[in-house]
Amino acid sequence: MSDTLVLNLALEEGPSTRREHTKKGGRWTDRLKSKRIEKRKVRTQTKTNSADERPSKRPRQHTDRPSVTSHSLPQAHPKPRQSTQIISSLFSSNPKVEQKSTGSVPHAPSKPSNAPLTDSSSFTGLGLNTLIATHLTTKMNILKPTSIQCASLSTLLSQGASSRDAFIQAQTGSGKTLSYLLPILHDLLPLSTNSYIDRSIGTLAIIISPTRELAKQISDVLDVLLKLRLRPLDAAPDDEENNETRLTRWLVSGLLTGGATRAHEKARLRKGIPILVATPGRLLDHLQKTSSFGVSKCRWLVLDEADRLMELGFADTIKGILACLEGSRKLALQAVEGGQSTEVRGWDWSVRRRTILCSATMREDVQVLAGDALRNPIIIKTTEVDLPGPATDATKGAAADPKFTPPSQLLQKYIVVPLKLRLVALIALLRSLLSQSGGRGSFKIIVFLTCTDSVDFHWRLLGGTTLENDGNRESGSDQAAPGEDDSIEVHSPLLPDTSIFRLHGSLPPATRHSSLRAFSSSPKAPEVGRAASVLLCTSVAARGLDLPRVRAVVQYDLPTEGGATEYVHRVGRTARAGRGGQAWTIVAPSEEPWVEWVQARMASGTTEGGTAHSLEAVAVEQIMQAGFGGKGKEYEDRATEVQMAFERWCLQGKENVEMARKAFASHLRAYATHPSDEKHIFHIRHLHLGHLAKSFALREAPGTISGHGGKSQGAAGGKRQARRLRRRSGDKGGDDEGKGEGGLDVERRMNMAVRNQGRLVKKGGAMVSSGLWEFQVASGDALERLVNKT
Ligand SMILES: Nc1ncnc2c1ncn2[C@@H]1O[C@H](COP(=O)(O)OP(=O)(O)OP(=O)(O)O)[C@@H](O)[C@H]1O
Repeated sequence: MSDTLVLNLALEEGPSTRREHTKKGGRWTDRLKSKRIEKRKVRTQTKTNSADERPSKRPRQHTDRPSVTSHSLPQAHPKPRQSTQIISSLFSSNPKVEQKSTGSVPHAPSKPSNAPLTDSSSFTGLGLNTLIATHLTTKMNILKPTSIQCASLSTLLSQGASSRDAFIQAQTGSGKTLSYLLPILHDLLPLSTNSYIDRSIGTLAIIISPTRELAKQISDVLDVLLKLRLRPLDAAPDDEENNETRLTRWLVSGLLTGGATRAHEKARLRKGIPILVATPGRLLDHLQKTSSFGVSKCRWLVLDEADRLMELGFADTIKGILACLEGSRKLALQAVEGGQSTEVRGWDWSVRRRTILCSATMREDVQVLAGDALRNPIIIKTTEVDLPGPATDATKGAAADPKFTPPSQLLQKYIVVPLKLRLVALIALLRSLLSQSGGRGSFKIIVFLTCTDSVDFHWRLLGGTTLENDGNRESGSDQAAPGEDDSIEVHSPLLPDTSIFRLHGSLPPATRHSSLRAFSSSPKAPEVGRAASVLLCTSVAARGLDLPRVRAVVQYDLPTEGGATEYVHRVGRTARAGRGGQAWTIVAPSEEPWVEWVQARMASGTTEGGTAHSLEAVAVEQIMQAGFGGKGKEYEDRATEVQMAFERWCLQGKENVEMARKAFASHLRAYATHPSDEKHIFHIRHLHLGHLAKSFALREAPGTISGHGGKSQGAAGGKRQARRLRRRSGDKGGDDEGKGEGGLDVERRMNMAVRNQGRLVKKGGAMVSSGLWEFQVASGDALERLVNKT
């Protein structure tokens, strides 16, 4: 791409010049003819000018300005600046942002709300099997229970006629996984003293998770637990008493997420998997089709992230699973009672299956699920609540309970950033956060974006951008060239010593797995000098993932679905198990009302005025200053230089600009799917599309963006597209919130499409379930096709 292009330099057509030549008087046809001739002349003149050198609309004098060199930004090559320099005007024509606070007064850190207890509670004191308790202490460094573990163990460790189903609700990072795994293990471990017990007993516990990543994580925790010593530490090998009750290693776990072939999974099920972690679709598939899958003796069923399961449309799948489990048990019992069974003798059929449902919220659909799945449930929260009566009544009672809130020790901050500055503000924020680590230990940051195209674009952009101003830079050997999909890590001179990963549902499962693993385990070795890592991702990483040492979560784009609950889940990837953490949100000036909106939804009923979960405002200038350094307003020049570097990358190749356009279009489409009750905050008509384009490193005004790299439509076409998007987002020509039937219908279809496209793939001309079903917004193309059913 030529360096002679000038950015943002829409030629000002000289109206005065034109007027000079306009013919006055005479017939209208003559006047029109003369007007056309004049127009043609102006066009020819313009072409000649741009072939030479296009004049700048607002030429900036760069020669006497400092380049982006200080504050550890790499040295830009000090080439003499030419008049053909790409120019980027970032700091003009932005809406004025009223500064609420300088953010200089930090919140006093609150006592952690999801930390292990510091009182006299202990796992053994709660009655947990001593082998398990010892393993927790000696091998997992888990010394004391958290409050939700305390509440759940005291209820779930008892097994018998009085045992009840349970609904577990607790903050993110409070240790819910162990709060259901420990009672399961405590119940199953002693079974191995029965002579008939081995893996052929079938599956005794099933844990259902909404995503593959979460299923894998639960399975990993289970594997660590199952490595426990089966004899007390002080037991002698020839100890008679212990030999009699020797436990065997029949208790193994298995993962069923569709990651392996069906035949392979069948073979494993035939061998027997006493504790199974599964995703719902694949589980039902095997329940219906794999005859050797024995579940008649299943004693535990856990529905983890139940609200997410509902959001993803698994209500019917779960119903199917419940029916299969019931059916299988009834058949086996009938056979035993009829004396035709080959089932093991001595099995206590009176022990009924216990079902546990974990959910952050008690929405209506979760209440319905609880009504179907739970019998006489007890609601387990930080402080135990026992609601007697039928399931539906009990669970309805919980709906009015305190809200789903982030851990109290989490620092929540937001920055109001004019659209044009979004990209550079993100870089400044990441740089300032990374500088907090001061080179000590590893520092991990998760950045949430709206859609997969945007994640891909920003990942490539960061990996490809250089501050060298020659436009011909070769990609570094460790950099992924656009189109090379197998690399999982890129590095940017803008974020020194930092590995940058990405995660979204459109990546192949193997890439997702290795990206997540690499992000979790990085830095591999301090000597490689990469002390920090950043994960760019969609909401696929919002729920349940327990990634170690995440110090900050940045929401570059706010969630388009799930509202305040999704926000709390996202920020909950940090500040886990009593540790500290920061949550940063970047909002556009038009989105500022979101802050009060989300605060109101997080305000606990027990907290006066609901101020316990307030977000602190930080000025964008402060972030720029912290990220780019320099004296006074020098950060403006540095930010401009960074922006220009991004724009240069975009102009380096056709693929780059196509990727930027695609990301921009997909971002807008995703933005249009905000639900109608958020439309007063998130509405496309509030966005200055030209400024937004700048944050995608695009030099074109949105008028020239044709969606996905198609033909340029010109301004009129662009306006048409923007109008289309506005219509889709429920804007019916300026009526308030697009509540008209048509608007809602389109919106519903868009939301459905967003949900479905994570679950459907085309096979043999028909859309079928892919097993890749977790929520994410995939490419704009796919979305468009689904919405329009083409
Ligand atoms: N008693 C404990 N003491 C110390 N650390 C613990 C304890 N229990 C759990 N943890 C750790 O806390 C972290 C969070 O646990 P877990 O993933 O179960 O939280 P969660 O409540 O399920 O969170 P989310 O709602 O985000 O899914 C894990 O790293 C886990 O090892």
